[in-house]
Amino acid sequence: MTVTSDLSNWMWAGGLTALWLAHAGWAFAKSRKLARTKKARSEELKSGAAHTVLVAYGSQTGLASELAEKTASALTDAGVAARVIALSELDADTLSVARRILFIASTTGEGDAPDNASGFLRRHMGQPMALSHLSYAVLALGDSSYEHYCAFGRALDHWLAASKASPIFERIEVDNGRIEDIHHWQHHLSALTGSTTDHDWAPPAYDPWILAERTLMNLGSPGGEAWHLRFTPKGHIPTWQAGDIAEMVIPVAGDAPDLLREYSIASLPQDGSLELCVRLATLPDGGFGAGSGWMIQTLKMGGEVEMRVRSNPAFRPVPPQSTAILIGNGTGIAGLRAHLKTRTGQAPTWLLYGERTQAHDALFDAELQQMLADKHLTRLDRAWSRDEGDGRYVQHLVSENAREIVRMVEEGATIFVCGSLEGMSQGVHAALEVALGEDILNGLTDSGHYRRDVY
Ligand SMILES: Cc1cc2nc3c(=O)[nH]c(=O)nc-3n(C[C@H](O)[C@H](O)[C@H](O)COP(=O)(O)O)c2cc1C
Repeated sequence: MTVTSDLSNWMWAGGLTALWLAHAGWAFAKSRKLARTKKARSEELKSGAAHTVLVAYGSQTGLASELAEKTASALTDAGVAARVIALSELDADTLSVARRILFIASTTGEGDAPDNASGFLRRHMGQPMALSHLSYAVLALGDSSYEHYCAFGRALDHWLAASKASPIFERIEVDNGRIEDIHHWQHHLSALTGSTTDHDWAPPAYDPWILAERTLMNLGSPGGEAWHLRFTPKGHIPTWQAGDIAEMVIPVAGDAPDLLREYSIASLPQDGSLELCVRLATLPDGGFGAGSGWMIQTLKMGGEVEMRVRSNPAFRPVPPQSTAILIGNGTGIAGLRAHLKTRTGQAPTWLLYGERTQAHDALFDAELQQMLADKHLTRLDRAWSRDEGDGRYVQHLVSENAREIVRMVEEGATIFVCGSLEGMSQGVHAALEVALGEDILNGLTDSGHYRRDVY
C-alpha cells in the first residue's frame, strides 16, 4: 500500500468516524428529547387521571380507537371529563392513581394483543397489580369466526378482576363490529353518566363509488388472480391517509344482512380515485369468496358500490424526510403502494417484497422502476418463491439483509409490514426478531417504529 492511499484511507476512516460521532450525538440528543417528552406526557396524564375518566384503547385496524373517541365524546357531552389514550401510554404510575378507566380492546393475529397494546400486556399483565382503587369496564372487539374470540379483551378483563379492580358493568363483546353490541355499550355509558341524549353511533354512511377500472395484474401466475380495481366517487372524494382502510358493503341475495369487507387502500385522495388490489379467493367447492367474487365476477364495469374509508392509526405514514423500510407480499403491495406515494422526499425508502414468479407476479413493476429512477424508492429487493434458482420468501430477504436493517433502525427507520398474516407477517416478525433481538423489536412496536397491516 502506498503512503498516499494509506493516508487517504486514514482520512476516509477519520471522516467516517466523525460522521458516526455526529450521528451518534444527534441520535442521543433525539432519544433524550423523546424520553423527556414521554416523561412530561406521563406526568401530565398521571396528574389528571384521578379526576378524569380514561378511555384506553388497544387497536390494530382502527375500530377500537374510533369507538374510544366516540366514547370520550359521549362522556364529555354528558359533562364527564374524559381523555382518550392508547394502551401503550398507560403506565404503572397512571394505573396507581386512575379512578375510572374504560378499556376498548381488539384482538389480532391468533388471539394476540394489538401492537399498541402488546407492551402493556408484557409489562403489566404478567401478574396482578394492586388496583382496588380502580373501577373499570371492558369493551372487547373481536370476530367469532376466529378461534380465540376476543382473547385479548377477555385477558384484560380477567387481569383487572385478579388485580381487584371493580367492574362498573360486565364486559361487552363486539362481534365483527355488530352495531347491536356497540349499542349495548352505548346504553351502559348513558346509564353511567345519567345522560338521556341519544348519540348516533351507527357507522357513518357509506358513499357510492363507481367501478372505473378492473385489471388482472398477474396473468399466467401460478397463484390466484390478483386484480387492480379503481373506483371513482359519485360525489366529492373523501380525504384519507396512506395506510387507511376501505370498508365495502357486499350485497347478499335474499334476506341475509349485507356483508362488510375491509381492504387496504392502494392510492391517495390526490390520485382522484380509490384503488384496491384484491386476490380472487377460490373456495374448495369451486366457488369464489363472497367479497372478492362479487367485486371481480359479479360487479359490472361502471357499477356502483357502497364504501367508506376508515382511518387506521396503527399504519400511518412517517414524514417523507424520515427513513422507511416497507415489507410485504402479494396484494399487501396495496397498502405499501399508498405509503410509497407519500415518499416524495429523498430519504431512504426500501421495499422488500415477495411474490411467486418474476415473469407474472411483479405487481406494479413499471411504477416501482419509475420510483427508483426518481429516487423516491431508493432500494428494491424482491423474492420469487416459485422461480427456479430463487425459491425465497420475503422473510428470507429480511434475514439476508439483517445487518443493513439493523443499521437503518439504529438511525431511526420505521418498518412497515403489509400482507398476509400467516406465513408472511409471522415469518417476517421472526426474522426481524433474530436480526434486532426481541427487546429492540418490542421497543420499536411500542414507539410506533414497527407498524403492521396484516390480514
Ligand atoms: C389479522 C387479523 C386477525 C384477527 N384475529 C382475531 C382473533 O384472533 N380473535 C378475534 O376475536 N378477532 C380477531 N380479529 C378480528 C378483530 O378483532 C376485529 O375485526 C376488530 O373489530 C378489530 O378492531 P381494531 O380495528 O380496533 O383492531 C382479527 C382481525 C384481523 C384483521
